[in-house]
Amino acid sequence: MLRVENMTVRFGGLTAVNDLSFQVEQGEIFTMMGPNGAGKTTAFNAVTGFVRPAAGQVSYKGQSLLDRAPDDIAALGIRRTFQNNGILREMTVLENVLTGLELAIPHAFWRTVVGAPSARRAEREAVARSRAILARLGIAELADRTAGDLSFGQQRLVEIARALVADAQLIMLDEPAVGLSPSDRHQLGIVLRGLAGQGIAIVLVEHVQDLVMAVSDRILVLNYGKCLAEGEPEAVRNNKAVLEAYLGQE
Ligand SMILES: Nc1ncnc2c1ncn2[C@@H]1O[C@H](COP(=O)(O)OP(=O)(O)OP(=O)(O)O)[C@@H](O)[C@H]1O
Repeated sequence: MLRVENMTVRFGGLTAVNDLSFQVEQGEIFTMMGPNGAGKTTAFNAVTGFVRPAAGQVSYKGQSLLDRAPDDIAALGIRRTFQNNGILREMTVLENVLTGLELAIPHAFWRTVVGAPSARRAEREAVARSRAILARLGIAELADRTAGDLSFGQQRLVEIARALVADAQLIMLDEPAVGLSPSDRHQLGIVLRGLAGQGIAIVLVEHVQDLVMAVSDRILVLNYGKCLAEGEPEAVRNNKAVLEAYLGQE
């Protein structure tokens, strides 16, 4: 589904991602982990069009993602979240989810925003679709709450709902466990496994090991921009190079 081949990203003289290759399949949870500065967020940004690789190929369902703007990539069905919580805090949960449709149905969305009568049906459909997504994530009752008042765990689910409402097939989550309590992390893990079970591919950038070990199908460990190890959680956890470079430090 997502294929990254020999990708290198440079910032001036610094090689942040160095000859990295990986693939993510439908229904799979693929996690990138590694020490601070290893290049995880940069790899993520390169896939989603926020930085341009100096070399390599990135493709999704056979189409190259290189030279595409972030909005174009999102419109193909790849949605992402950002490290520092992309929730619109003053808006309700439902309004937050509706913003996820902006790219999917731009004309209807904007007619809805300006309130033209012809947009009423589109608006009703968008609201129904958003409420259905909230129900699918088990947070239907939060629809009319102000997003900024929710717990971090609930906010993370709202971000995921915003990705799902636009029919994302690949969701990329940058450090979703930051600030979450153990029970919120557990809940997030259940939600992510549920989505994978419905065929959605998930790419995680995550440090928090209990979540990573519990949900990932495969883990790639980055170190200085290079792949140090890749495999199933148990194999990666016991990999000597990984233990020395990263996991053993904790
Ligand atoms: N826009 C940028 N300009 C210059 N250097 C950058 C830029 N973004 C990242 N870097 C550098 O690239 C390297 C990789 O950073 P990146 O943020 O991808 O690492 P990371 O593994 O995501 O780390 P963290 O876990 O701290 O988020 C670091 O040395 C970082 O300082």
